[in-house]
This record gives sequence, structure tokens and C-alpha cells, in this order.
Amino acid sequence: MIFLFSIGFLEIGWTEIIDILLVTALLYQLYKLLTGSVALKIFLGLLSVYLLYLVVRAAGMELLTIILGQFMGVGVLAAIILFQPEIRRFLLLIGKTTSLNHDRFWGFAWRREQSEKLSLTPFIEAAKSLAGKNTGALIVFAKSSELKYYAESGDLIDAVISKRLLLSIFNKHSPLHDGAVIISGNRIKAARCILPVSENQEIPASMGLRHRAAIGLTEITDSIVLVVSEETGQIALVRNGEAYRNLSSADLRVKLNQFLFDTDQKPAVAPSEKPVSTTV
Ligand SMILES: Nc1ncnc2c1ncn2[C@@H]1O[C@H](COP(=O)(O)OP(=O)(O)OP(=O)(O)O)[C@@H](O)[C@H]1O
Repeated sequence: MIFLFSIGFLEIGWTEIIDILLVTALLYQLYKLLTGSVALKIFLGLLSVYLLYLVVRAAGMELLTIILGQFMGVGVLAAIILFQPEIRRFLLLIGKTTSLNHDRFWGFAWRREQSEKLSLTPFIEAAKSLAGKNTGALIVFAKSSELKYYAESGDLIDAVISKRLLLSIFNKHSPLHDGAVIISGNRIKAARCILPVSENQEIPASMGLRHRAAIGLTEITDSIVLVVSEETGQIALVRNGEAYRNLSSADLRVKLNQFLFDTDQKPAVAPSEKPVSTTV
């Protein structure tokens, strides 16, 4: 092995430098995933117990070392259970950024073409109409996962997308209006679906359960969620746990295009984007 330089008895080579850079990137991603969530406090709690374990072991306190040692023994299992949403997000992040994820890599170029055929107009017109009448709505756009688990929590529909059908579903007197609608493969797959509610403590109080459910699902999947607030009639789009609020119809089209098809179109009203976007 070729050593570049040495600090005392430590000899540093390219492998060590790459190792340190990878650990730094890993810790940074971990920090980004955990900030603002209750998981950060749990992580700090576990870290404190581990540090205490190291101290009592070094001090030779045998009884406490055994007790804390038992605790640390199940620590990995406990961490997997406690950090399940964060681990899923982390693995999703890795999966999304690796080249293995690209459709072309697998020869599935048709999948992308198919998803590009999704017409956004019914959603934009339905959202505008629902917002005008202060009727709440929750529409999930599935991306890499079909969200079967969540679709099965509601009523399966598998219908052609239309503005009229969306309006009928979210009509306050409709038996299907409660919960979320899931869109996958250019079809309305299901309605009345239950989504996981986010536990992020930084979500403003002005956001009710509907927004929390949208944020919750996008924290653990790469889906995009459209929310129409019943209280304010405002339209929001949620991705990766971040809510972009108070969108006009034009903003909604640009953002949906950008989030669903990765287009680089500039928003119709670019300056308004920052203030209305709420990162939670
Ligand atoms: N976990 C969930 N999954 C799917 N839908 C949900 C979930 N939680 C709430 N909702 C939907 O949101 C509706 C309203 O919830 P809530 O009254 O808490 O929100 P809100 O404060 O009125 O929010 P907003 O003003 O943004 O509409 C519920 O009736 C239900 O249809």
C-alpha cells in the first residue's frame, strides 16, 4: 500500500482518505435524516447509554457494565425497530441515487414513457375546483413503488382518471371522500386510503392531519402528494417530507411536472416559490 503521509504512528493512504470521506458523507446523510424528528432524541439517548457503558467498563464497575452490556447487546435490534422509517428513507435515498435505479439500465425505457403520458390537467382542474369550494383532498402519485400496501387499506377502484371522478370522490357527501386517493400507472387505483402520519415535531400547527399524512408518506416513499386544505382552500404539494404550500394552478402544474417527470421548467411565478415553500 502507498502511504501519502503519516501523523505520529498513523500512516495515511488513499484508502484511509476515501474511508474518512465516506464516513463523513454517511454521518451527514444520517444527520439530515434525523434532524427535526423524534428519532434524533432517541439516537442521542442511545449514544449517551453507549458512552456511559464505555465509561463504566473502563472504570471497572462490573455490575453496571453487565447491565448496560445487555442493553447494548439488543441495541442493534432496537435501533432497527425504532429507526424503521429513517432506515427506509436512507435506503430509498441510496436506491434512488444509484445507477441501478435508472429505467434505462434495466431496459425499461417504456416505463418512463408510460408515466410521461399521465395527463396533469384533470388533477390541476380538480384541485382548483375543490380549493374554490373549500373541499379537502389528498391525492398520492405513486412513483417507483405502486404503494399496494396503502392502496389495500382503502377501497380499490382502478378507474380512468378524470376531473369529474376526482370531484365525485372528494365531494363531502361521497362515501369515498375520507382518506387519500392513490394514482398509479395512469389509473385511480384506490380511494379512502390511510397514510402514515408524520411524527416530525417541526410541522407547523396550522397543518392538520391531512398534511401530516401527506408528509408522513413522502418521508418513507418517493411518492408525491397533492393536498387541498379544507380549512383554507390552499393547494400544497409534498415531496420528501417537504410541503410546498399555497400554490396557484400554474405553480402546481410546474411543480407536478418537475416532481413527476424531472423536468426543469421554471415556475410561472418564480419569486413566490420560496416564501410559500415550507420545509418541515
Ligand atoms: N392518516 C391519514 N390518512 C389519510 N387521510 C387522512 C389521514 N388523517 C387525516 N386524513 C384526512 O384528512 C381529513 C381531515 O383531517 P383533519 O381535520 O385533521 O385535517 P384538517 O386540519 O382539516 O386539515 P386541512 O385544513 O389541511 O384540510 C380526514 O377527514 C381524512 O379524510
